[in-house]
Amino acid sequence: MHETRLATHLPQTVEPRNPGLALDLDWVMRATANRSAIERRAATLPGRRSVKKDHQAAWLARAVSMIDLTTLSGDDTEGRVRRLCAKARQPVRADILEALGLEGLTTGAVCVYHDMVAPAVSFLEGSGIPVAAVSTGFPAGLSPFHLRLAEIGESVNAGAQEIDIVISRRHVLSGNWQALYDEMRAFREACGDAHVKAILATGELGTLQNVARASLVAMMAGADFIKTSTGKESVNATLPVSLVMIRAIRDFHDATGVRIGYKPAGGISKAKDALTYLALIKEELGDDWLSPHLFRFGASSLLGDIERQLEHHVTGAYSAAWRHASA
Ligand SMILES: O=C[C@H](O)COP(=O)(O)O
Repeated sequence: MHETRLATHLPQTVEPRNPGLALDLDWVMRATANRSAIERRAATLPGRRSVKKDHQAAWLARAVSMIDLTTLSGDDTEGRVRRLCAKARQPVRADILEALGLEGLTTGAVCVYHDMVAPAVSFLEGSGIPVAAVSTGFPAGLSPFHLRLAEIGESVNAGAQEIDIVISRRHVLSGNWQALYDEMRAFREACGDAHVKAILATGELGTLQNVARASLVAMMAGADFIKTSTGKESVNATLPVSLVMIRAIRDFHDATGVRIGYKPAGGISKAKDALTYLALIKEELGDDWLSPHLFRFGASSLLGDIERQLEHHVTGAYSAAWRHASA
């Protein structure tokens, strides 16, 4: 077993927007995915990489900086969003951060539904933390198309700097890549200067080959990030799906020189799972992607477990999970 080292330098450049390119159907149809090979490789990932204890805190802190701290509930209130934003500003107890020399650490973004965008923007004022809005009839993406476009515009006007759109799964399931491309292109345009993350809802796409093809089409149409899931499907982020999407990102970069971000989302709640994802990114895409500009976790409860692990690192003891509630 060998150790996976984390580069200490955190790249600070903001990633340029993905301008997209014309739909290349030959390239899309060439994309395949060998399920058994992918599942074999994914099965070797957890636990294979050892992050040395001394380096673990640095990796976990990096993970915190890449969390889109999320609340997406029907009973969200301004009070809950205020607490979430306070947590995004100071994700880990001050004494723990001080002991680790990590003062100033924040999460990557706060992610909410449209109605909570304006409150989140005001609670985060001066922090530099962007607000991400889920959009386009999230999570099913089945509202009228003109309303999905209008929803993007409303969230951008309310101050969202990042828009997480959901694609129409039926375009993938029926192999209508042109329709998927046109939809994504229109969403991208409606976002204006806001960065756009394309949620593929991979748990509803049927095959890994569909995941590979949908990833490529979304990137060709100008997605700045591709994201696995809404968190509301019955299967959300998984390692096999991540491998397929990450390799599509690598292929896209090899062919175009454009770096697309990756956001696994849904069901990632343990620090050790976060470390597995980071090791996977480092191996498949390299250190450049270990930055909030190119990698995010979509997660509502991951931060609490990471904070517990960091506290253990500093004090040698675990406190109760309830002391680290994320929101
Ligand atoms: O995009 C983020 C997800 O909705 C969060 O999912 P989670 O609550 O399972 O962490």
